[in-house]
Amino acid sequence: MSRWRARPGPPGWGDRSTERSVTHATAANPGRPAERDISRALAALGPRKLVFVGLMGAGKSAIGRLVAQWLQVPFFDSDHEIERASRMSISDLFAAYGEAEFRALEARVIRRLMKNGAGVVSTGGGAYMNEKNRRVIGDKGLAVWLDAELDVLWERVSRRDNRPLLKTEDPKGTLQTLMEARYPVYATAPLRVLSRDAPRETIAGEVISALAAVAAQDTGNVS
Ligand SMILES: Nc1ncnc2c1ncn2[C@@H]1O[C@H](COP(=O)(O)OP(=O)(O)OP(=O)(O)O)[C@@H](O)[C@H]1O
Ligand SMILES: O=C(O)C1=C[C@@H](O)[C@@H](O)[C@H](O)C1
Ligand SMILES: [Mg+2]
Repeated sequence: MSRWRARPGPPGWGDRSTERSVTHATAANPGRPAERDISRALAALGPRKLVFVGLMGAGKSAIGRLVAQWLQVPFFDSDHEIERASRMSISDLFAAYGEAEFRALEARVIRRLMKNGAGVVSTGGGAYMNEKNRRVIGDKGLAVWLDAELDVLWERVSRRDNRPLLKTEDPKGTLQTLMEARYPVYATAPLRVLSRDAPRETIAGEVISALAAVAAQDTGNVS
């Protein structure tokens, strides 16, 4: 049994026991899950960070941002934080200092982002491969793996050339090699959601459901 307990949601979110499971989607918030599910997801998260892990193109940044917006918690993207701190693009960082320096900076940024309570952190595709990163994420967060098939990833990443690891003669083959090396490690994340050719709101909704299910298991209060 986890030490995390379901707690009431923030003021104004209503009583979980009486709230109806209706969707609260609006024109400004299409696909937003029911308040009851949002409230349960927040209770499961507690003061932790929900940390998106997975390969390039899985949707960590896009889905993470939407989930944070729905949960009304701060959102951070480790790649963006690295670019902000270094005032360089990731491609330029790789070119100027090499991957090892990038990974050192990434580890520092992740350690910092894991502090200070509830939120959502979308990591870069290689971050979860570092054992120290996995440890800090496990201590202060809850990792969700956005699993995706090669063709889905390829269709998305081939639109842009901003991923230095894919600047090879056979980028799709490189992506496949990365999948084979990384998926067993991503699979150690406690939560997994299949990212596929479906609306972002569908995938984000499944992340909220996966989180809400953690709350239900922890409390034994499944309804
Ligand atoms: N469900 C979806 N449907 C359609 N497009 C999507 C979906 N999810 C993500 N995308 C798009 O795919 C592209 C890659 O997504 P995103 O940048 O979020 O991936 P990522 O996992 O953060 O990759 P990286 O590890 O390189 O940061 C973006 O253009 C994003 O808008
Ligand atoms: O998969 C990876 O190792 C990477 C993914 C991107 O998010 C960036 O963090 C960088 O391009 C490296
Ligand atoms: Mg990203």
